[in-house]
Amino acid sequence: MYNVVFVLGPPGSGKGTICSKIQQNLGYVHLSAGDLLRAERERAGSQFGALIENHIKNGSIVPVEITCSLLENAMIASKDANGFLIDGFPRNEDNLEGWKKQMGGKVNEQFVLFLSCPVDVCIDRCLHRGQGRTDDNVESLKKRVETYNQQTFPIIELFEKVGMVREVNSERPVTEVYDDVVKVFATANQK
Ligand SMILES: Nc1ncnc2c1ncn2[C@@H]1O[C@H](COP(=O)(O)OP(=O)(O)OP(=O)(O)O)[C@@H](O)[C@H]1O
Ligand SMILES: Nc1ccn([C@H]2C[C@H](O)[C@@H](COP(=O)(O)O)O2)c(=O)n1
Ligand SMILES: [Mg+2]
Repeated sequence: MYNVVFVLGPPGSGKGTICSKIQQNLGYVHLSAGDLLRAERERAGSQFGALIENHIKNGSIVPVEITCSLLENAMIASKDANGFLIDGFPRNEDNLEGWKKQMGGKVNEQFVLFLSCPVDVCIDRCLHRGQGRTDDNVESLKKRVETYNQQTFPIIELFEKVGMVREVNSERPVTEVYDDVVKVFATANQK
């Protein structure tokens, strides 16, 4: 049984940044769905490269069969980990249904870490990120934010209805955000 924490929030809210610090200090393995998809896009011989790039540039969501298989393979590769941070997933209903179908009975979903941050702050962060991403531009960001508002936030609301969401305001310095995230994990792992 894999222990799983979903990490969700708008593009640029700091999911990757915070997950990296959690991985360093709290023994969870960070799996970024976006990073896994970008790696698959670049993989020699991948049949999904062009499809993934099209979705990334358009800020739309790749079919869950691709993303969920990448996630499960990564979890199998780190099967002795204490837990996994599933960063940027589930991002829509297709993701959620596909996860339930593929991972049902295999995972213990501890909670959803929701990093909340105003969209204008998030967009500015992405435009200054400097990682050479093909989707860190105004056109792609507009589409990514629309996807987040219309498809991903409703998923966060579904989790909220069953008491699984732990919201942390990420419009603060990283150290302050992380201090609160540590408290969330401490409380969750006391149970
Ligand atoms: N609390 C913060 N204060 C200021 N800058 C931050 C903060 N958290 C992250 N950043 C910076 O904002 C940018 C986006 O952060 P990060 O890549 O972690 O976001 P993300 O939620 O993973 O975005 P995406 O969904 O696009 O992958 C990075 O340049 C990062 O260094
Ligand atoms: N569950 C997911 C996660 C990501 N993607 C695609 C579409 C996103 O805009 C892009 C980048 O993700 P990020 O690194 O910003 O978390 O990757 C997806 O299709 N499905
Ligand atoms: Mg990220």
